[in-house]
Amino acid sequence: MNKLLFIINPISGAAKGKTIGKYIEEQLQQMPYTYTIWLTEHEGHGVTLAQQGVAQQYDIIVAVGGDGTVNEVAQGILNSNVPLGIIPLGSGNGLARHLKIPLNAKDALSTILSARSIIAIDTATLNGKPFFCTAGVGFDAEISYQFASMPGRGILNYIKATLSYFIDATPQTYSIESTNGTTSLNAYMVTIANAAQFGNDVYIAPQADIRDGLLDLIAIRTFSKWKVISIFTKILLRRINHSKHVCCLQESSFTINNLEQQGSSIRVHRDGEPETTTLPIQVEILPASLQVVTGR
Ligand SMILES: Nc1ncnc2c1ncn2[C@@H]1O[C@H](COP(=O)(O)OP(=O)(O)OP(=O)(O)O)[C@@H](O)[C@H]1O
Repeated sequence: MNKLLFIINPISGAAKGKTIGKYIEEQLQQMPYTYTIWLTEHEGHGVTLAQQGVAQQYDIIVAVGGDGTVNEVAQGILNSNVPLGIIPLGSGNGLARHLKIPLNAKDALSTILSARSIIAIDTATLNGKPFFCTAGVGFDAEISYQFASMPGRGILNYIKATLSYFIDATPQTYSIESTNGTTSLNAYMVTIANAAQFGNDVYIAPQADIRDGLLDLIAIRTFSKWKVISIFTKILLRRINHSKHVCCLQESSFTINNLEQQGSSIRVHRDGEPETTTLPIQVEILPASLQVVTGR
């Protein structure tokens, strides 16, 4: 495990990505590792850089950035058997938090260098495109759109985007199909979780296990808006799965339709990054398809 590739997103973590390369170099100079640092130059670049890293037979490929960067680098190494390392720099860091990877760069780097715990985790796809932490339609997808259109990044912008969109949020009717039958419901959002949280310890699927070969679907049904504080408190206390306003399902795949927008395109997010896709939304688990260096 001595040939390391670091793929850094220089704009991640409110531009912490601009200085982290120098720090990694300082730490590794005196150590017996061969390392390379590549910077992403645009959206999607992390995927191609990681694929090049696999072809060049690096022992560990490290994503240095937020969940968007982790998503791209993980896509590039999916099914390759090259382990993914994570140095979390984002504002949410959902996958790193789920895998107990230290949130500070020094300890995250030590975890990677020791490579004591490398595990195979499940990954998932939404209409064929990979995600690793969460994906969703409805409220969480709209927040990812609002956030992406704001100048700058960071947790404060997430809070602003959430508060400003909450006023206008309306529930939609969805049908959710799985091998267990079809459920129809009126919901503010339908989230599909591979890991338990969105990031920032916001636990949308506290029961989700990233190694169980199953996806957890959480639909937040219609509720009076004055109950929002109680719903949000349950999310923070990791008890949202016990709310009567929530429908929780566990399956290896789901087909989700928005019955108010059938046949058209719809906004979704994958790991917090917004995109449009076509209905129906097909989500599937890919069991044990990514090796990751964890902090456990
Ligand atoms: N050089 C670059 N210039 C502009 N965008 C980039 C560049 N490199 C990568 N990106 C894009 O930046 C986006 C955000 O990255 P990422 O999620 O890692 O950081 P973050 O926004 O700080 O973290 P979080 O999502 O936790 O807030 C990703 O969609 C990625 O494709």
